[in-house]
Amino acid sequence: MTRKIALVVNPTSGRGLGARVAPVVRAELEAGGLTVDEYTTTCAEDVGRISAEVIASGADGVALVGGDGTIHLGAQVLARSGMPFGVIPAGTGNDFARGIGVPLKDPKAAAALIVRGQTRAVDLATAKDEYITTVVAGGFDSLVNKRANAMTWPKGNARYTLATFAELRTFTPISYIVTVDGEVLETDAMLVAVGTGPTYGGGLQICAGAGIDDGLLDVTIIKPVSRLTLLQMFPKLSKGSHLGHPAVHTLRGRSIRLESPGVTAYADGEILGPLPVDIGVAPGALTVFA
Ligand SMILES: Nc1ncnc2c1ncn2[C@@H]1O[C@H](COP(=O)(O)OP(=O)(O)OP(=O)(O)O)[C@@H](O)[C@H]1O
Repeated sequence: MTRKIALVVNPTSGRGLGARVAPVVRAELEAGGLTVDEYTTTCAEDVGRISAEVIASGADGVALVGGDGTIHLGAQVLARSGMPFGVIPAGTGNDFARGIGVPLKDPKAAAALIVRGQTRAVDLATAKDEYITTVVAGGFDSLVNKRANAMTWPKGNARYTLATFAELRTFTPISYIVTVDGEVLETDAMLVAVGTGPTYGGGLQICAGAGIDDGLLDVTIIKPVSRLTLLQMFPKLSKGSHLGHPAVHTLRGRSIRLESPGVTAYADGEILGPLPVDIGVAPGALTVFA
């Protein structure tokens, strides 16, 4: 029987990349023998609303064209639905796609994974009544995220680099209480990040080694370091080699509480809310084509 796939496109992702790749993806899905119902979102709310309609329609899967923000919106509805879901990366960060191994710059190859039809279940984090598909940032990194989101130039990952330099000028370490599975740690730090997947910010492996289906949350704490040291760590984040640095501490657990007055957490590149935040894990909550 022909498989029916809903193609849900955020045309604004990646400053119009979503709209540009959609026809390529549709053609690839149809060439692979799938029947395609295409939907174009006109606002953030559409992503969840359309995903819910697709689940109710009995489609065999969903392909979401967008960046991490779009995936985040879709995941709120697709989580625990059992509906297989494919990602066509079209954002600037694409960290969820990166984490599940979807080709980032080749929409045809990403669509081919949906045609192949092989699925796997991956973990999601939960916090403040939301599902999170990548990493919760709470510290220097959330300030960088906030600044990068407000920038209209440059395009792509260079925004994060510029925002990092700008925030470094004034940043001072933050006092945290980090509780991992009931064990309390009081520490000053530059940042505390908690992820089900390894990367944020377009490939920075802040939680390098995080298993996306191990049922655990990875916690990375960067203890107070000089601005120069933090800058030197930055390129290492792309490879994950910062983990060997003495100021970098990692922990794993199922339940993490982050406390620090005045800090706003970001998740999947968008604002999550002020700390404190309790982060849990929903093992295997999302079924993805990968
Ligand atoms: N037509 C639309 N459909 C869906 N979301 C839209 C639309 N227009 C604007 N948005 C906004 O786009 C955000 C999602 O964008 P997305 O994350 O997919 O792309 P990006 O920001 O370019 O990439 P990344 O998050 O990877 O940096 C949503 O949070 C929503 O607020």
